[in-house]
Amino acid sequence: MEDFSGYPIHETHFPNSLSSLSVDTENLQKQIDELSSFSDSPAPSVTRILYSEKDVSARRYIKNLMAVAGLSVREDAVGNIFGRWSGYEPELPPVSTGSHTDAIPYSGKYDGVVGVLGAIEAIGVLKRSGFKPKRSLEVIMFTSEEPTRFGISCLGSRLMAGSKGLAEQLKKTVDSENVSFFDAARSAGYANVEELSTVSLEKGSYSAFVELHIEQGPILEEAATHIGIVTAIAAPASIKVDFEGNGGHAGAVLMPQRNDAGLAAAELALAVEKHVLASGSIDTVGTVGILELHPGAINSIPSRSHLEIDTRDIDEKRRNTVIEKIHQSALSIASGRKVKLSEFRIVNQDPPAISDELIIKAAESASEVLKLSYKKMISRAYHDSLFMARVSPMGMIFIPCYKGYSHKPEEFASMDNIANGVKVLALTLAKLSLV
Ligand SMILES: NC(=O)N[C@@H](O)C(=O)O
Ligand SMILES: [Mn+2]
Ligand SMILES: [Mn+2]
Repeated sequence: MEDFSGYPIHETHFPNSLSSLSVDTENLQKQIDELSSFSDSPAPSVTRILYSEKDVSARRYIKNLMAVAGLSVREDAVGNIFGRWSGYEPELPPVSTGSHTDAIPYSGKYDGVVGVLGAIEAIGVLKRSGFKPKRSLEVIMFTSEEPTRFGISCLGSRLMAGSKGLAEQLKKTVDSENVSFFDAARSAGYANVEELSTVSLEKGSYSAFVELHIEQGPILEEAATHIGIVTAIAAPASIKVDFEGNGGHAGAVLMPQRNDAGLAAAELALAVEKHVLASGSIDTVGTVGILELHPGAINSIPSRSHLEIDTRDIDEKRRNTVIEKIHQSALSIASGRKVKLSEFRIVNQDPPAISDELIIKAAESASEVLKLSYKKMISRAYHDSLFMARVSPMGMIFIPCYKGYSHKPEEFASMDNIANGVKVLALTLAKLSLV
């Protein structure tokens, strides 16, 4: 391995030993299955919510795997977990890789998990091949990529990227059971959680960040392509909306006298779809994933309604136009139905992220050396990479998943595809560690 240091990054020359990298597929599959057992919903579904008992067990499991892999393990104040393999020039900014292990309700066992367990295995692959990194290699398990518990996505990586507003926001953030973020973190063992400022990274702390992830779409599988090299990550936004009406008896209140907060919510949900479809681009998407009615009784007119809207696009300006149109609709629906728009809050409105050319090239040449087909593509799902891109050159490697399923129990990635992803990640990390 040493003899290839100094090869220019875009050259696809690798000593033969590296083109025959061995992934311990049996052990990796066992780890994926064991980790999926830390779930608050029955198999094959996985539910693992931030700072829940199952999340704490999964965290312990990951820290143990990192230690067994010979990495030096540490955690920050909110529980981002780091496992480092020191390079022979440890003073240089390391190369990092990683993803998340939290899982939305009733989802699958591969989203994020492949990027954490696969990263630890990629380092195992390089160690077994005799490779010695110049820059240290660091595996990161990010806290709460999924927005499930506190409505904030990529909580750990946002804080690492220095999101000031978020630190303030977290001081008054509670979950649906009114448990505060700080209490939840403390209950999971993070006693110093209030030291949020210690979580943020200096720009340049890492020379590169690479995330391995299942595609969560059907493109690679349909194109029978082994590897996806992500060139950009779409810009996500989420909005919380509340309507208040009069409510009343479902039988006794005649239709003309009603101020139905439920119908206002339903009308807005359809307006989201209308505005997204009218954007003129297939790249614009909009989802109403949460719609709640109060009091939630069949024979009572909804007096309050709550919606949460997720809208995304690779074109930030076009997405923001859709958000504005949704806001206008909420206002006109409220006045049309004589209900109160008591909240229209944009929780996050993030810019898209562009992958680093050097990392794209490294992943391309790694795929070529491994004789794996690859294609460049956009990520429509967001990832911790979206925020790591703010403090480090960023890249992502996708692998195919069954029918593109994700965020549901049928989510599946074959071990062959996972092993290919691990090898491409290993070679990419090796190259970047020698730059
Ligand atoms: N990768 C992934 O699933 N991220 C999600 O949180 C999302 O909604 O995109
Ligand atoms: Mn997800
Ligand atoms: Mn994910």
